[in-house]
Amino acid sequence: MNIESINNQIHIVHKQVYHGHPIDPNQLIISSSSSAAPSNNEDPVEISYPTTEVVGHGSFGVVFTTTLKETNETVAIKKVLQDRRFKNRELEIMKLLKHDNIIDLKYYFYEKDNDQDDIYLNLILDYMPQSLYQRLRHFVHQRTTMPRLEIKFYMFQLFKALNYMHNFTNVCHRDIKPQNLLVDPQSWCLKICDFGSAKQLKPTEPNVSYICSRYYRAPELIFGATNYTNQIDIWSSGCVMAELLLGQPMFPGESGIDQLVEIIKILGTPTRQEICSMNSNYMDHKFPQIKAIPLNKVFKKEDNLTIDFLSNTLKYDPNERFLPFQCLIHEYFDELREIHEDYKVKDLNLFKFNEEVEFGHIKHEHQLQTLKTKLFSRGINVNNY
Ligand SMILES: Nc1ncnc2c1ncn2[C@@H]1O[C@H](COP(=O)(O)OP(=O)(O)OP(=O)(O)O)[C@@H](O)[C@H]1O
Repeated sequence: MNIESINNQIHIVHKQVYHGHPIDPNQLIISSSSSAAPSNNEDPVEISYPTTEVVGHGSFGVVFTTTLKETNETVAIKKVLQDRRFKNRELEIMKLLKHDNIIDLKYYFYEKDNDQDDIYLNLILDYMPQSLYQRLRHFVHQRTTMPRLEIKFYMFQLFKALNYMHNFTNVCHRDIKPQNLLVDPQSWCLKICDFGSAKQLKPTEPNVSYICSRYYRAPELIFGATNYTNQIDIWSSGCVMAELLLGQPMFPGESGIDQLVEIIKILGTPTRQEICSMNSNYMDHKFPQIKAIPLNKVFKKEDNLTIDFLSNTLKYDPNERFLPFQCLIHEYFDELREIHEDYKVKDLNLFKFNEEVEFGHIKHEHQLQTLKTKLFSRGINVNNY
C-alpha cells in the first residue's frame, strides 16, 4: 500500500476477517512501517492516518476519529489498555459480529507505549456521527420530542441487531444504553457499539451480576442473579425506548437498590412467581406492596400499540419478555411495513434479512412461516430488497 506522508502515523494492522483466528498480542506489537510481520493467518495491511480528534472518553479508554489515508474511510479508533495476561474479550467478540446494525471492526493493531511498558489495543471501527443519547439531548434542548417514526426506526434496528447477536453468535451485549447506540440523524441508521461488557453466555456457567449501567439494569441483575440470559438486553432496550418517548430515563435510580425502588414504583411489587423467575433466593423476602401504574398513565400521549409493545419488553419475568424476533413482528412496527417503499426504509435495508443467519435458530418450519408472514406483511416484496 502506498504511504503518502511521513507525518502520518503508519501502522501495520490486521484486516478484520469474519470468524477470524485468535491472536497472540505479544506477537503483534507493531507501531511503525518496519518489516515485522505477524505469524498468523490474517492478512496484515498498512494503514496511516493524520492526527486524530477525540470523540469520546469511556471508562476503558479513549475514542478518536480520523480518515484513513489509503482508503479515505472515516473511522473511529478505540484505544484500550491491554492486559498482557488475557485475550481481549471485546476484540474476540467483535471479530464474531457482522451485521448492518452493529459497529463493524475494520482493522485492529497493538501498540507499545514509548515511556512505559504498557500495550494498547487499537480497534478501528465504522464511524457514526452521534450517539442516541446526543440525538435525544438535541430534542430535549429544543423543548420538543423525538419524532415517533424516528424512534420506531431506531428500535427496529436495535431489535434486528439483538436477534442476530443473541441467536447467531449467542453474544449478550450487557450494556445497552443510549450512549452505546450510535446513530446517523440524517439516515436514521442505528448501530450498537461498545462490546467491552459483552459475553457469550452459557446456560451452565454463572456470570457476574454487576454489569450494565444502572438505569438500564434488568431487575434480575439487581436481584444478584448469576444465571441470567440474553433477555437482560431486552429489558435495557425497553428502558431505552421509554427514555426516547419520555425525554428522560424511565427508572432513574440513585443507587443500586434505589434502582429497584424506581422500577417497583411503576411496575408494582413483583409477585412471588416473578421473584422466583429472577432469583429464587429472594422468594421469602418481604417487599412493601406497591400497586402497578398502568403504562398508559405513564405514557399518556402514546398509542395502544406503543404501550403494548413496551410492556412486553419491561416484564419482570425474563421468560415473559419478548424475544427479539417477537419484537420485530409486533404490530408496533407495522407502520414501517406500511412505508416499506420509503427511501429511508429501503436505504437502511430494514426488511432485508439473511434467512440462514437471522432466522436459523427457528427450527420449526411452521413457526418460521408464521414469522415471515408477519415480518413481511403489508405487501412487502422480499425479493425487492
Ligand atoms: N464507532 C464510533 N463512532 C463514533 N463515535 C464512537 C464510536 N465508538 C465510540 N464512540 C464514542 O465514544 C464513546 C465511548 O465509546 P465506548 O462506549 O466504546 O468506550 P468505553 O470506554 O467502553 O465506554 P464506557 O465507559 O461507556 O463503557 C461512545 O459513547 C461514543 O460517543
